[in-house]
Amino acid sequence: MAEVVPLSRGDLRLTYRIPSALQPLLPGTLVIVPLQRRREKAVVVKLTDVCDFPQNKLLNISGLLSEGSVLPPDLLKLATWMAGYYMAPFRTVVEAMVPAPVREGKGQMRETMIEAIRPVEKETLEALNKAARRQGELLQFLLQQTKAQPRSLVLKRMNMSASVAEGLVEKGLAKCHSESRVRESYQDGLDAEAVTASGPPALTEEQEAAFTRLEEVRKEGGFACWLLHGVTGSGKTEVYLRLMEKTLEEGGQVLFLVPEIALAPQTVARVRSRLVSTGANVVVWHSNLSAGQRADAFREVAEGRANVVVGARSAVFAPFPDLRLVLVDEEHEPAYKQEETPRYHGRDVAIMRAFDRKVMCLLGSATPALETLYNVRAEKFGVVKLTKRVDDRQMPLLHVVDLRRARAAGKGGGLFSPLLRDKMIDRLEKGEQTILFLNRRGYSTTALCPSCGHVVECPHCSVGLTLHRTDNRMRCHLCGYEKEAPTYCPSCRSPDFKWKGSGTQKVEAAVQALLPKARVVRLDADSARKRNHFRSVLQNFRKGKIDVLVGTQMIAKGLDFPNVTLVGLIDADLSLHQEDFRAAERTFQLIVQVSGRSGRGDRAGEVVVQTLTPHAPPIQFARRQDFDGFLDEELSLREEFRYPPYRHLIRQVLQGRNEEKIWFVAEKWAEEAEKTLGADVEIRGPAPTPIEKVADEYRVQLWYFTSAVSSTGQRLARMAQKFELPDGVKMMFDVDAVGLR
Ligand SMILES: Nc1ncnc2c1ncn2[C@@H]1O[C@H](COP(=O)(O)OP(=O)(O)OP(=O)(O)O)[C@@H](O)[C@H]1O
Ligand SMILES: [Zn+2]
Repeated sequence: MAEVVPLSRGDLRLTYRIPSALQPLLPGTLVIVPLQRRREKAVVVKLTDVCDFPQNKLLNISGLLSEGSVLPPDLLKLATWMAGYYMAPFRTVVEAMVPAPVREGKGQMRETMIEAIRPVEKETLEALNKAARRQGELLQFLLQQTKAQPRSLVLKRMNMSASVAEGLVEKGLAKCHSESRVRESYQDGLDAEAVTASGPPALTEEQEAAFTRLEEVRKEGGFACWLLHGVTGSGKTEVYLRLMEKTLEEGGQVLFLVPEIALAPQTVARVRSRLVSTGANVVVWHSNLSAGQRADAFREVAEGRANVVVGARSAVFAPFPDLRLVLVDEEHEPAYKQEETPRYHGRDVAIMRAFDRKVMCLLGSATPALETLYNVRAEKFGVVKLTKRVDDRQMPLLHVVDLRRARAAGKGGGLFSPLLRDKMIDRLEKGEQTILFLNRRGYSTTALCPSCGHVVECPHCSVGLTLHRTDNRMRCHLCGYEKEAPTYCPSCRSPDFKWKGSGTQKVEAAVQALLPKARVVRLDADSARKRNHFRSVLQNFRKGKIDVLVGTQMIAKGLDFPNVTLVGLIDADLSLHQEDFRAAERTFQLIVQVSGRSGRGDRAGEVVVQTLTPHAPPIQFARRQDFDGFLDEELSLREEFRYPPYRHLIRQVLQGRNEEKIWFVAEKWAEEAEKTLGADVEIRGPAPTPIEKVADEYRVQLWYFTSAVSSTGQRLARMAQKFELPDGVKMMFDVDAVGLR
């Protein structure tokens, strides 16, 4: 008998008999089962001999969807764990793990190959040339080839129709067969020359020590989670590469996770070209893969032909038969958290996978997450540090500019403080490059009427609209609503109407005004909409065709440009004043990461951080590069309030169009939760989410703080199953929530 989970029914587990024609059936196989007079797709989760249902009444599995197992036992186990831990329907987890074409049992792309049947007598060829000239030409071509060629390609190149090939086959002079073809999943030569030409550098003393220690751990075998805590530009990638090479030498497979493939072209290119040159087969798993490419990549890995997978969080589900090393770069990045069901954390699932496969997991960052540092202090994770940049390069010098003073002094009241302005002028004169960072796109961000106090808000969301000067429209960054920008107040018609607050477009304009000769380029979600824009800008920046790069968090991390000697953080307060208990941590990480782009070449770098709150701890600790100081202070604050990492946070959001109804349901739920959950769970709320309304839906949240996250999650899930949710109300849970808007 087999226990199956129907894909459409989430949490239902049912037992069926396996007809002899379908034996042997492996767990992880996709099957079709009869269910309430319908045929449903399901996944076999377990083979079993016991069943509390009378065996003779059991129904048979009706057929196979996949030719064998598509979910190896370890992924099946992981899926079950994820569905429970992240309170997600099993179906959504299976969908996240297995690409649709594989799930739907679609075959691989196949191609017809053609070759000549040898030997061919000279006379035959001559006779053919006379009787059917085209067929003769084709045969001659095929005889020149050493192996079978794709038929369509050959015919196209020779400008022939399919009948010519058919004729040859009929005469018994050529034969065709079909072959599965792998779609190339990653083709771009981004700086490949620059990367390969240099070859592997000799490790610095610190890198060598870190590598030796980590390699010992890896060699020892068994699960171990380690943190590589290395300052920006300390050469963490080189340490990963050595560990990967060792693992590959032993014939094992490697998983290398990055937060976002598109934002890490340099790292991906470096890893890929280095490993490919040693003969490894590297699959790059990114969000732009077509369904077919994704399915091919899946099979390449499953069948052991690919030995390295580089990818964003969903690559954590690659079906490795022989995974022996897991690497998570920039492990602190919020992008590892999936913000839709199943709301899993890529880093944490990666650790689970390593644990299950009894192999090493290495997390790397210059600014590790507090959760990770907490685990290091609790000695659950090991740690190695890189405290210096390679080649004795200096860490950049960081200036904190008090914008209140700069403004009070009447100079540079605009976007740039006098200090930043002078340094920008200086860099342009010296031919060095500058990066300016502001995590807000658009031109201006708030429109306020000085006469009547009217603020222009999105009619569908509780946020202000942002002015985009490129097309003179105002837009909502949450729901996409847009409208032509008014020149007078829409409420009182006063012409004094003013836009305030700045976005990257304004910064770009201000640089252009200050440095008319400079070549300025802006990189943000608006400009990057054009395909390949991001990569080509980075290439031009590397080649020195751009003097000043202005951008959002897209340019905050990972970039390695030796000629950048100045980084300006236009407004450090943006991240500091978010309604999020991680605001200080994010600000600290941001300042350190952005600063880390400066001075990576032979010349020392500088950083100018502009803020209205220069004494805020994350700013001061970042200025002094005092990681431990920041950690001590932030951890003690978190401990005081029992926030993560001291307890887990489960966030629940109820949303819908009817505000009153949402609140009513939330209150009712809260009452029940008080009764159902034990005293060891602290409930907060119901309360409005920081952004109360998005796309016409009101949102109310409840927070649950718990030390026993799995059992609390289970109790909440059971409650949710019984709870009668009225029409028009949606409910979601987010375990270990990261995004809190
Ligand atoms: N041993 C070495 N000798 C010379 N150059 C090196 C060495 N190791 C790394 N590098 C170079 O130093 C630069 C920084 O390395 P890398 O990008 O790995 O740093 P990182 O620690 O990942 O920094 P970040 O956290 O800022 O991304 C790269 O250009 C890399 O090629
Ligand atoms: Zn909106």
